[in-house]
Amino acid sequence: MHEIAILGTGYVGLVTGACFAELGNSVICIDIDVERIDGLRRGEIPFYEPGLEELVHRNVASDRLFFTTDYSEGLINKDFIFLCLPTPPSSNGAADVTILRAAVARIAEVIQSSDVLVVNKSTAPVGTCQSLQRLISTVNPRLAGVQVLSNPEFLREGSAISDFMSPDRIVIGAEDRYAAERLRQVYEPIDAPVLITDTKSAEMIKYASNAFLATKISFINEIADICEKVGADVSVVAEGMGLDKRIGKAFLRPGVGYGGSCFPKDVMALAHLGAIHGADPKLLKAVMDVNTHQFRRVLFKLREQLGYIEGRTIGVWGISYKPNTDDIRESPSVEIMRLLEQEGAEIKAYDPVAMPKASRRLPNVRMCRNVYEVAEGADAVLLLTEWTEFKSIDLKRVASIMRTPIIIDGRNVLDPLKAQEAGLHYVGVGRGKVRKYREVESDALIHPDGEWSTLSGED
Ligand SMILES: NC(=O)c1ccc[n+]([C@@H]2O[C@H](COP(=O)([O-])OP(=O)(O)OC[C@H]3O[C@@H](n4cnc5c(N)ncnc54)[C@H](O)[C@@H]3O)[C@@H](O)[C@H]2O)c1
Ligand SMILES: O=c1ccn([C@@H]2O[C@H](COP(=O)(O)OP(=O)(O)O[C@H]3O[C@H](CO)[C@@H](O)[C@H](O)[C@H]3O)[C@@H](O)[C@H]2O)c(=O)[nH]1
Repeated sequence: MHEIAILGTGYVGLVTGACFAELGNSVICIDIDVERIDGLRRGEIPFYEPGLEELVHRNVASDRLFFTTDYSEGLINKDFIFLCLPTPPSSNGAADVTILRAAVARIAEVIQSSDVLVVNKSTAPVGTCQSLQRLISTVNPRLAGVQVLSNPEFLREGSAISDFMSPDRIVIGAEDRYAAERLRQVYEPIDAPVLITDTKSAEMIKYASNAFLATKISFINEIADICEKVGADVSVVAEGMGLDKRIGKAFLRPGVGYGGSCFPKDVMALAHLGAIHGADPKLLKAVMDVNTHQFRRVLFKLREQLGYIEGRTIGVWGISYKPNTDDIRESPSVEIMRLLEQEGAEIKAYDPVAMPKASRRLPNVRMCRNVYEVAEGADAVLLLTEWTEFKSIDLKRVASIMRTPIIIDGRNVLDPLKAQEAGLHYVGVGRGKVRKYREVESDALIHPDGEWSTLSGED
């Protein structure tokens, strides 16, 4: 059992705290947001993350998980202090480490012993751990021996608990082998490969991993664009590529672009980091350009269908940047709604969990109770987040209540054939125009799940 303090009770901090408590440690989570901590003490979870509420309640009830706003109370006699703090983008694209530095300076004022390990889980520029270590000894020279380690977090929102408990790998960056070993012991109950390296390499692993995943997404989005132009079906193309083990099928889902609080800011921060050190990160710039273009592509498609957007009623299904979260930070759906507003569209939207957050950010968008209320009287509906419940929408009902039955499926969730049969004019991503479907005799063209490939038919 370890004594652990966690700074920050956001997606990373609260999940990390609850999971470490579940593994048998005594954990105190510290946040400067008084309302958030008061809420957590009452058992209220500040954001939607499947399974987190039960996990927090169980560990609070077992006296393993505590919450405070008081650094002095929270940091006393701890073995580990995990930093799970925001590193937002600055105006020039760099990751802003002001919050991290302020928190670490405060730690240096409060802690008494050099035995504690400070572990950074926030995504921060290469060199941050070393710089934080220098900061501690500047603020309090008696603490010159305190080690700051890098332990990047790879969890995804929506599956954060299982990602934390069963990660693909655990990365520990340390300048001191003994410190690295001590941190490894905290992760002992978790069955995953552990990579121990220096702090700079660990920090780089996090950026390089996110940038690579973002690159895969922009790559398949560009391929989808070309597929549309030449009449190929990107879903089948991605499947065919993914069967090659060297490529892998993950992160080859085309869509309306990547979003969230990580990929956009981390790719930008890595590009900035490279540029200030004299590198020329052309590929990263292209990855960002392709992504921004994805938002505009939705409007091109809409304009192609409707002629013009001004004064049209546009429905939106899905607001969060991905399913199973209420996070709308850098959500493509929000960006697309902003572009639609600029063009003078009337927007109606529905999301299973993100509407309370979204209505504050998008006061002119009419939030609806369900997908059908969105579709009623709409000139077109855009599907922008692949929530599971959208797969079972009654498409006939949708077609019957829309003013013009146009669906732009930005995530390829719907079956184009069924949509067409229901009377909808369907436009997907990289699926070409759905005109007619060819019956295919060859087994080779049947999907592994037994469904026919949705081939773009020839005229
Ligand atoms: N969200 C993810 O899925 C994810 C995954 C891996 C890594 N990361 C990285 O982890 C870091 C945290 O991300 P997040 O999404 O959890 O952030 P978040 O915005 O959800 O939460 C941050 C929390 O820190 C608190 N905070 C701010 N200043 C503080 C201070 N001085 N002391 C104590 N608490 C303070 C805020 O009130 C907030 O509750 C970022 O660097 C992010 O890039 C995020
Ligand atoms: O094939 C794909 C996969 C994802 N996305 C989009 O990419 C974004 C990010 O998705 P995902 O990676 O599932 O969610 P995050 O919670 O943002 O997680 C990423 O960012 C975290 C923060 O750094 C890391 O910890 C995770 O490993 C990394 O996957 C979302 O908008 C998705 O819609 C696609 O468009 N196509």
